[in-house]
Amino acid sequence: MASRRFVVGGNWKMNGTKKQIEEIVNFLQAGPLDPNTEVVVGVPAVYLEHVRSKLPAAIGVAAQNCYKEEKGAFTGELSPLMLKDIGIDWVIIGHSERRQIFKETDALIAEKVKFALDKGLKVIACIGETLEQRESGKTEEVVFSQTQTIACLVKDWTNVVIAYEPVWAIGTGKTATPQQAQDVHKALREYIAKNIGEDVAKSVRIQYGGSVTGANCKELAAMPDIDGFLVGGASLKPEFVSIVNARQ
Ligand SMILES: O=C[C@H](O)COP(=O)(O)O
Repeated sequence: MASRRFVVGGNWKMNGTKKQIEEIVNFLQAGPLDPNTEVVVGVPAVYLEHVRSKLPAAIGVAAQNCYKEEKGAFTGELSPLMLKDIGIDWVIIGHSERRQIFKETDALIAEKVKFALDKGLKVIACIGETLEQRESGKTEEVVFSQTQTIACLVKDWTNVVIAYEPVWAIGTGKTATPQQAQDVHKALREYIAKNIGEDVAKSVRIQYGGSVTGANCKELAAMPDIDGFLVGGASLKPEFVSIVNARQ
C-alpha cells in the first residue's frame, strides 16, 4: 500500500445553517476520527470563519471556490488572500458544479489552481467525466486532459489533492464500483508518471467522489490508488465519521 496519507474532504456545498453547523461540528468533535486520516471540510463562504473558530486545528477548513486575482472589481468573488487572512488554508477548485452550472472551463480552473497555490493555499482540484463521456468511452481522455491543463501551469504538486468525481455518480446514489474507480485512479496515476513526473505520481493523493456513504466507503478505501474521498451529501451527517475512518 502506498504511503500517501488518506485524506477525506466533506464538501457541504450550499447547505447548512448555524444550527446545522453546530450539529456537524459536534459529531466531528465527538469522532473519534482516525488520526492517520487528514480531514478537510468545504464550507459555504459566509460560514468559513465561524467554522474555523469552532473546529480543532487538525481539521482543515476549505473554501469551495476562489478567484485568480488578489483583489479588485470582481463582484461576488473571493480572493485567496482573503481566505488566508481569515485563517483558511484550503480551497476546492473545479468542482463539476462549478464547471457545469457556472461554466468554468479547464483553462480557468487551471489558472485558479495555480493562483491559489502561489498564494499559499492547499488545493483540492476536481476532475471527472460526464455520463455521456463515459458512455462514449472518453473517460480517460477527459480526466487526462483536465489534469494536463492544470499541469501546464502547475509544476509543484505538493499542495494539490486531485478529486476524481465522475459526474454521473455525484448526488445520484450511483457510486462507481470500487473497481471502476480504481481503474480510473490507476490510469490517471500512470498518465501522471509518464507526462508530469514519477515523483508526482507516487505522492499525489487522488480522492474519489460521488455518492460515497458509510456503507460503501470501506470497499472503495481498500483500493490501492484511492487515497481518500470528497464527500457531498454524507458529509452533512454523522456517517461522515465512518467515512473518515474507512481505512480502520
Ligand atoms: O464534492 C462532492 C461530490 O460532488 C460528491 O457529492 P455526493 O457525495 O453528494 O455524491
